[in-house]
Amino acid sequence: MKVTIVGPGKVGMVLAYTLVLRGVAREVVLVGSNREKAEGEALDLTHAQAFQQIPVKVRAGEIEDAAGSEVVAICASIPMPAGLHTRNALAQGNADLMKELLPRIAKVAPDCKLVMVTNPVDVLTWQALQLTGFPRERVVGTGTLVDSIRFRELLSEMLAIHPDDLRAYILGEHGEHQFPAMSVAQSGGERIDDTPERRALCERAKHFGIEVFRKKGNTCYAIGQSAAYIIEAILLDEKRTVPLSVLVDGYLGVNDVCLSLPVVVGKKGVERFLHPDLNEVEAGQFREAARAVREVIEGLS
Ligand SMILES: NC(=O)c1ccc[n+]([C@@H]2O[C@H](COP(=O)([O-])OP(=O)(O)OC[C@H]3O[C@@H](n4cnc5c(N)ncnc54)[C@H](O)[C@@H]3O)[C@@H](O)[C@H]2O)c1
Repeated sequence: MKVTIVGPGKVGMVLAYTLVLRGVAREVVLVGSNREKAEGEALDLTHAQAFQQIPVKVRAGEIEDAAGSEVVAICASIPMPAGLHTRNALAQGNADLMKELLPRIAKVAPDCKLVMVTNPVDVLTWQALQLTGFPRERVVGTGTLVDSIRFRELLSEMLAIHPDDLRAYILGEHGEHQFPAMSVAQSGGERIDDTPERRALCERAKHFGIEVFRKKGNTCYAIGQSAAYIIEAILLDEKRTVPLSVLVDGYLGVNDVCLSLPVVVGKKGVERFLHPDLNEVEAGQFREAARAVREVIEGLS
């Protein structure tokens, strides 16, 4: 079970460390723009994995070393400007970077599942589909999984129920145009009603990414764990229901854009695309998210 992480920066290394701790992958390849740094990270993790029950081979490499990977995670990015207030500011720079990386990855690892993390993740997941020609089952973005986790964490405190038992999804864009699918939120078969207090939690969750970034200069733990969760579901064929950025194919009249919807994740990547029965307002929010992400895609040169 081989995983290649392209972009062993702050996010990529939390992902790599989580994979080692959880003993999911047996081989992890780190591909960065600075080979020496990637080698240092690989050595450090190699020493750390000696504490684990399950041995994991960690090494630095080039794109060509992604050959044979079951999953390739893309965390590579142009440097993030201080004071970043919208992920879309990274769109053109990271789209150019993807043009450099993704066709090569598709060539050496034509059967891999691609997990996109780099921002703006919905735009780049769409671009990854174009650049690789992979089927939509094999290209996902971390999307609103991290937003859903942030929301569930807050909701968990309010309801005194473990976050894992809350079936509450944030859908749409990983950005300003995300929304809580409250009409289908439930726990233990009981509806989680849409109240102003719960709405306020969604608003807080929506801005957490930027708040953390503003306070510490990056976000890495929750997103690194999110990517590891998806990869574990693929490698272990867990068939977990996860809100991920995927190519939308006609749902609510939306086409040719990547947005987060709940999907079932297993060995093949996306095993099933789910179509929640959203109310009118939420359906409108989903279409609005599609419009916003399409606008960024159309602005790319
Ligand atoms: N989807 C999400 O929810 C989410 C959350 C947090 C961060 N992110 C995004 O993840 C990305 C990475 O964030 P970070 O904090 O780890 O940044 P970082 O600057 O620490 O890491 C970027 C990495 O990209 C690598 N890189 C750059 N050009 C490369 C190339 N040509 N080939 C291989 N590697 C290359 C660098 O070597 C570095 O390791 C950013 O785009 C960030 O916005 C996404």
